[in-house]
Amino acid sequence: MKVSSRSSERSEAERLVHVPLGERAYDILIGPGLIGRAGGEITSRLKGRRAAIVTDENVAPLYLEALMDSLQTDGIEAVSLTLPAGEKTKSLEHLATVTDMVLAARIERNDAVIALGGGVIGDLAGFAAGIVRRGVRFVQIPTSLLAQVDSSVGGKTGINTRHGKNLLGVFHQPDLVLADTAALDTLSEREFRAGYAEVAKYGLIDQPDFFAWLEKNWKPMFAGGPERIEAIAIACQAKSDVVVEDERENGRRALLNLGHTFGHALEAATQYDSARLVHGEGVSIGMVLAYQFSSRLNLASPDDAVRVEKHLKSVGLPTRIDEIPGEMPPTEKLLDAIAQDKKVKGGKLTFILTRGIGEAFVADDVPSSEVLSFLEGKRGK
Ligand SMILES: O=C(O)C(=O)C[C@@H](O)[C@H](O)[C@H](O)COP(=O)(O)O
Repeated sequence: MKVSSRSSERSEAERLVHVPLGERAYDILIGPGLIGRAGGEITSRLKGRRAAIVTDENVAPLYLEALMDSLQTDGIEAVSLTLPAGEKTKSLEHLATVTDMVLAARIERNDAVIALGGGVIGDLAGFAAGIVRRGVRFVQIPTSLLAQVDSSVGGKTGINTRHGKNLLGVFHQPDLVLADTAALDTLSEREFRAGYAEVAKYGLIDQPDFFAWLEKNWKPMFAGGPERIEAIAIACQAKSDVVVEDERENGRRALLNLGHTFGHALEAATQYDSARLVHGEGVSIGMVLAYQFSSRLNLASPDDAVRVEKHLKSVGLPTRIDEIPGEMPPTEKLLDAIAQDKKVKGGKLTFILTRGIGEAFVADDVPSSEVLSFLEGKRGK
């Protein structure tokens, strides 16, 4: 399967996906070795010559020096901040630390905040970039699969609060995304798999051929064959297409939330303890629940739910709530978390449901009593 013609090849291995958002348009470069070339890619697009890098304790020892060297070679003066790894870092406290560091470094509007890390670092640093001086330039250098195919693209930034996931944030598009696929070689299997849930999501939303391709090609993709860059480029193009149509999630963009309504509630229920559940795992369980719920509502065939679960299971992802280690709160509490979802309108629940593989749609006004009894059934009560 070839990525759409809008993604032109820069070299044999590298791909470019352009996100045509008018004055907020940007490029996503996908390929090995981009961290070492970051300085040149940034100076050819951004005017500022100062940068504040935000990274985490897992990523810094692996890639920070190479990034700093590249920036220095191209005349960018950079400082860096290394934060603890994990979802708990997406907090108000860490946001204050990042904004303080960015201001102390005198980052101006034309300078850049650079996120070097996974989705947590990208969401947090992007939020800081969106609010410091009412918006400074932002470069995403995603090092996890999840961040390369999803969170680094589209401009959603944010942090979690005790009320739920991503409840504080702004839309702030990056000016450039450098997805260095060589960085994926140092990811743990668990993190790679978790990112894969977001790859499969695009097939389930509206690209049934892509889902079928993944069912056939996931093994070479996991092993680092050319299928890996292919899949990342397809995912980025799919996301770009949706974001360009509906940047601020007034309609179609909500489809990108397939699996997230349940998934975010499960993450909140584990208090964002990544030893128990990471985001992509919550999305995997959430997507299976979305298909099962659609089938219960007679919208989709039960065979589709079985097919989705079979595939996610075969790559090693969790697909059921009872696979989450430790005690989970009562179902009513999960429903409370769902009621805090950003897609709630006038207190009514919105879910991404489906009529089949690649046939997701936005369902407004889903009765909470239906969700409650469905979830209770899933938990064997
Ligand atoms: O970009 C989007 O739009 C998405 O919904 C992508 C999601 O996969 C991503 O996890 C996003 O951050 C969730 O957004 P939220 O609005 O539900 O917090």
